[in-house]
Amino acid sequence: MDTPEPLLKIRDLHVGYGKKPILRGATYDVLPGECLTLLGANGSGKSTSLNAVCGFVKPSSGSVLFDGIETAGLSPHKIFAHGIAQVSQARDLFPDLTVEDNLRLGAMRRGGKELSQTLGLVYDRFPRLAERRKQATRTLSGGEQQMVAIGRALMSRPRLLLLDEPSGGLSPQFCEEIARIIDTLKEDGVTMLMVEQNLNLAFRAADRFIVLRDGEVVDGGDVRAMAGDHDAIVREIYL
Ligand SMILES: Nc1ncnc2c1ncn2[C@@H]1O[C@H](COP(=O)(O)OP(=O)(O)OP(=O)(O)O)[C@@H](O)[C@H]1O
Repeated sequence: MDTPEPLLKIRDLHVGYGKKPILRGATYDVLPGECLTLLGANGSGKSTSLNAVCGFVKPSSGSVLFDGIETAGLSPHKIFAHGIAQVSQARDLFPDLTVEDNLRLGAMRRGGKELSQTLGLVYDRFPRLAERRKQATRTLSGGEQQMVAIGRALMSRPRLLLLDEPSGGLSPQFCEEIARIIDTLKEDGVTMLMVEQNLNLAFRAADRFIVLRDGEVVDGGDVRAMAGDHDAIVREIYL
């Protein structure tokens, strides 16, 4: 089977903070409809990679080609308008607003019928949020707040969803729920680039993985091809 044209092409990407280089020539693709997970030890540049894709940090050189458009160096709002949304580790929700108000804030300038339809789709995906739509977001559990953060990103109907540690601090049971959510998003045709330290979740939810070490891609492959044997990758990441 022919490999489809990548939705995202990262080429020789360099990013640093001050004089400190973090990404040093990272090159990889994200294929349409897949979930690609970035693996690597703490500080290897995983979150920096997501932040470079969504424009929170500016690459010093290299290319970020999204559906044929060069986005490296564009401002975050322009990149968002091209269809890239990030769910950050901090979630960045408004705690005193209701669930529904937080979701509506993700809808860009869309209004009226289109907004109601998208809200309906998000509630279909997250019935627990529909039940709690009028509740202040701060009163939700951590897992439910993570659903709001993902739901809010989906309100912009992104073509690429960036997920930074979706399991962050949540129970194993919720990790399974996140994995199911990622499955349904794939069915909906959402392409995902994810950072995830919980390897059970990463290998359960992702189609492919790459391993970053010191800002370079040192390995990668198809999750199914490993047939559950992840030991070599775990050694590669942590030793
Ligand atoms: N805004 C910043 N200013 C200066 N240094 C930063 C900044 N953000 C990240 N760094 C540094 O860049 C390096 C890579 O950070 P990054 O968050 O990309 O790593 P990571 O692989 O996601 O790590 P972790 O798994 O611990 O979240 C770290 O050494 C971090 O301290």
